[in-house]
Amino acid sequence: MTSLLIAGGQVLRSDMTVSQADILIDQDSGLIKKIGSDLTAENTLQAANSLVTPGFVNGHSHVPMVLLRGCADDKPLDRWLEEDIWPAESTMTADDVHTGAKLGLLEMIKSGTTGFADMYFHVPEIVAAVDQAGVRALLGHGVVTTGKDADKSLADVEKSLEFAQEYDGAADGRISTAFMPHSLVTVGSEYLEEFVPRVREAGIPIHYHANETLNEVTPIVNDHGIRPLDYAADHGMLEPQDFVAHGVHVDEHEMTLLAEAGTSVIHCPASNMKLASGMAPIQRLMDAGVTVGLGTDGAASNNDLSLLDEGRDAAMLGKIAANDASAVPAETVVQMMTQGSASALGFHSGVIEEGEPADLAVIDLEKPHLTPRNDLVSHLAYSAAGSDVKHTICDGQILMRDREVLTFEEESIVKQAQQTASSLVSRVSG
Ligand SMILES: N[C@@H](CCSC[C@H]1O[C@@H](n2cnc3c(=O)[nH]cnc32)[C@H](O)[C@@H]1O)C(=O)O
Ligand SMILES: [Zn+2]
Repeated sequence: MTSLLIAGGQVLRSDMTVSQADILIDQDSGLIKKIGSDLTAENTLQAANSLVTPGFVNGHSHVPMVLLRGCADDKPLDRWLEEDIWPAESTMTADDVHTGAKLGLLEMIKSGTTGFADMYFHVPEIVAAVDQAGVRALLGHGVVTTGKDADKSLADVEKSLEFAQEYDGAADGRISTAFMPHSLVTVGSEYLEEFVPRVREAGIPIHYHANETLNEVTPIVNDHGIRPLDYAADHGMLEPQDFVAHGVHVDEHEMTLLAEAGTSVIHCPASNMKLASGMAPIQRLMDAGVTVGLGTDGAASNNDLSLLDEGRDAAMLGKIAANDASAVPAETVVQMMTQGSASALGFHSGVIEEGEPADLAVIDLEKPHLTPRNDLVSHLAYSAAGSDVKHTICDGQILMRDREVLTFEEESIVKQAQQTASSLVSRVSG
């Protein structure tokens, strides 16, 4: 057995207690073998004066959109997509997506993220980048049929199902897949009626944007006389393995529907605030028994991919939304960014326990803004930043050591991404 020791850190366990321990990892299986004291291994990572947490899981993103960071700010969702984002994406090549994915993965590894879900296009390019990066991912091809003719629409939906079937289990099992209709209003119901039964037969999960803005709730209520999540349930899209992004404008009935169906919600507070989409009732969703995870959404509506930033946003927005300072407390935030997202995505990560996957982030506590060390769960939710992450480990492998990413050439990726993004922006504006 090749073994790795994470030595002398303060370890955050699944019950949210923190105590000093060594973690012994079997690198062949990628699993945590033992948590204890005075353990030894072939390889060691020092974690003294550090907090060892489960690696963060970004439950909803469009990672290659890092190329569009800062290009389309200060607009609401529909105008942002139609005037800026979709025109830019229509000129994006497979190579552009590959470069964007590498930049986004670099940013995620550097902020302690070890797993994520992504909806985009040219997805085999994202598969290749994930394979090299060493993280875990649930990937899918995003389908849009509005504004497309029948042939193009059908091809887009087929592509999403085919991708999910072909790539499940890729990158030595680190990649899983889902069927990903973009939203309940951007994919025609005839396509859902035809494809969802095929997706179900193949045992594939479904992921989509739901109830993000009032502009996508109202048309469904007007056209079909039912709430969006009733419409989703009628189309067979509300199963325990399914997860929806946002869930901002959900009523009491839809919260019960989600809880009874076992469908998870990925909360994206920064995107919801930046696009002024609204405040998701996160505390009420959790009180109703819904599993809630945390996601950044794309970097053009955030504008970064750090889950530590997102956790702080979730706590702040959750309190304002509930008009209650005790809503969405620190422990809940940390659970959302680890176990919550992991469980929504069907990952077996998100906790530090023997026999569980060794997906970890080690956070350097020797910082003025993390002093004094009164409550490390509070620090994770409210004070720590992505740049405090010292080491990142996924599947038992070291992805970043002392802030140096080992699976990617940081300098060349940043340079290439800058060139790719400049050319993309000049193609769109020129
Ligand atoms: N195949 C589709 C692309 C869908 S990928 C998923 C899409 O979601 C878009 N997106 C990013 N953030 C959000 C959001 O918050 N709400 C809705 N869509 C988003 C993103 O720009 C991307 O176009 C097509 O032909 O256009
Ligand atoms: Zn999104």
